[in-house]
Amino acid sequence: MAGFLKKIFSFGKKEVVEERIDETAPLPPIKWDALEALKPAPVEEAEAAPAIPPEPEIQPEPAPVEEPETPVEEPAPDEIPAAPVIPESPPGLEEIPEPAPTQPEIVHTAGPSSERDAAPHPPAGTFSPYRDGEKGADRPAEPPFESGKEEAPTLTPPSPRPSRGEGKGEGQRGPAQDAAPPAEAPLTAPGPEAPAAEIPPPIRQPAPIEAKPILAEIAPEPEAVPPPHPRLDGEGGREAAGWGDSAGASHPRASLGTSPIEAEVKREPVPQPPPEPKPAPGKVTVTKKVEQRAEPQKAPEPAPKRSWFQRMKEGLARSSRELSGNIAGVFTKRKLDEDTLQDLEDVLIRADLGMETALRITDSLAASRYGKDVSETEVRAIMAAEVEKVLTHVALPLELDLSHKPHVILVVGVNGTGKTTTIGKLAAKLTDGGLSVMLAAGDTFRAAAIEQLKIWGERTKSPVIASKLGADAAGLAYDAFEQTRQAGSDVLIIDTAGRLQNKTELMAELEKIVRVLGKLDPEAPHTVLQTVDATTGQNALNQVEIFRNVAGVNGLVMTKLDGTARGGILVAIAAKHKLPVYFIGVGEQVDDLEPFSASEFARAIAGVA
Ligand SMILES: Nc1nc2c(ncn2[C@@H]2O[C@H](COP(=O)(O)OP(=O)(O)OP(=O)(O)O)[C@@H](O)[C@H]2O)c(=O)[nH]1
Repeated sequence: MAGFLKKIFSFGKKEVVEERIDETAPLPPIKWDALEALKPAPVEEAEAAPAIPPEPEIQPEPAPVEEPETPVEEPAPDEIPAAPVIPESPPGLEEIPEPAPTQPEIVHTAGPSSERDAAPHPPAGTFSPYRDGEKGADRPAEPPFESGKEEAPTLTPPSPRPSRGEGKGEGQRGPAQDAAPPAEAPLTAPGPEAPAAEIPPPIRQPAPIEAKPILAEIAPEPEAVPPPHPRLDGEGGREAAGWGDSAGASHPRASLGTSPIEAEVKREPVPQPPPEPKPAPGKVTVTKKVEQRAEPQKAPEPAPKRSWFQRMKEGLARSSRELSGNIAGVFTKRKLDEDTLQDLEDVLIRADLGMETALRITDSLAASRYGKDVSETEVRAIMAAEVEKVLTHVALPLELDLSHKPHVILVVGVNGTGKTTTIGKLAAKLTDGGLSVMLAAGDTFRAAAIEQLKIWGERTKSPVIASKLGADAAGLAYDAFEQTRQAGSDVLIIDTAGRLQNKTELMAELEKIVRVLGKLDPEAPHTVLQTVDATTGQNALNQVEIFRNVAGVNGLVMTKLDGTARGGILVAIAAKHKLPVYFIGVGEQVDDLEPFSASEFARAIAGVA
């Protein structure tokens, strides 16, 4: 008789082997021992397969996977959409309802996984691939408590193994793909380990046990916390060892519960470093605020404080040196002739003195020294004399007509030219002189300007009238005038917004302020001061012209003459507009406002001792 065919299927290789058996041959005695031996065989394979092989393969993967994960922590949210993918796995897992309890844990792990990645344990790395596959679930894990529990059961048993065996290829895939594997895992994974995977459907029962170890794996990852290394390592080892640590399964949970927290704690400490820098900026800010308040406390500073003339001289030193140097260059080994006079005229114009003053100087020099040798010193002396002549007419003291109650002083000028600071300095002078002063914060565009004026009000004990940010400046001026009049104060000083002369709207508002004040007193504002930054060049000339036309400027304050001033422009402004220059600002302190002196300014700018 022909024998029967014995077919052996190999799922892994997808091959079918056929053998023909001779039926005529005598049947050998049944060896029950051999049969029993055969039974366990598959079981052992199944057990062996998951335990050892996966680990070595997984370890290499985790490393690369973790690296990308850490930087991608943020993208996690993006992966969240992967969550929907997870549902796919559940279907396959739905068969095993018991694992449900483990699911929530998985979710937890998912959440912390990202953190763990940062924690980076080489051993934990084995779990990282896991995370990759669970990334999608991990993200949702934070909201874990929601769907995580249900998904977990399905994911736990299959996903772990397949993830390891297949993780290599899929571990780095997107979350969506990661989620997919679980469902396919049972099918594809078997490829290499086919016999073991399929045979043990009953063996899968132990799978739940494996699921526990999976949790353990997850748990350790979060515990990536440096201190608990031993636990992590230990747990990781257990997992690899076969997950027989059913007891460990409980531990992992505990670890899961704690690990995420620890991970969070780690993150918190990381941001702690910022607090350290806090002191730095804090100090800086404080010092700035304290500068003005504390400086007066610093007794030593006032003593060494240079005279205002010295500060102005130093402020003009740069211009003076340049001017002297250029003058010296013109007259080196040369007699005064037309060429030298022309060169000198160019030098003076470049120093912002203006054409008119330059010609005055060259004419004066030519009248007395033409055709003769001229020294630089002689030129500077003549220049000082001529500059003084120009400035003498504008160096006038500020006079307040107190028959007006109050005498209204409107302060205008381009942004940052020193309006508010000058108001504070002036208020100090007036209050020191026994006059009662009120201040109006007419710069309603900047909150800082209002606060700055309030500070000056406190220093000078001058009430400050302010309104809400953005309020109508003209309305504020009107109210301030009335309140000051009712209070019987002597002087009202109104601050205004820094406005660029080319901004017609702002200039219109300035005109409105003047108009409104005139309703209460036709002669108000009685004094319109414009602050001019001495470091400004020729543009200052235009500023004066525009503000004079719009607001009726009738007096100037040249500020910042203690800095790198280009004092020459003051001479040009005086020569052109012939407006009184009441004060000069030589610093940021309350007493750094000096009456303008033509002779001292002229000597300083000419470099004459
Ligand atoms: N060195 C020096 N600095 C000054 C002087 N006057 C004002 N400042 C500084 O210049 C800066 C601007 O001064 P402010 O008074 O705010 O000028 P402002 O015109 O009111 O500015 P806005 O409110 O922006 O229109 C501040 O830092 C002042 O301390 C001065 O005479 N010398």
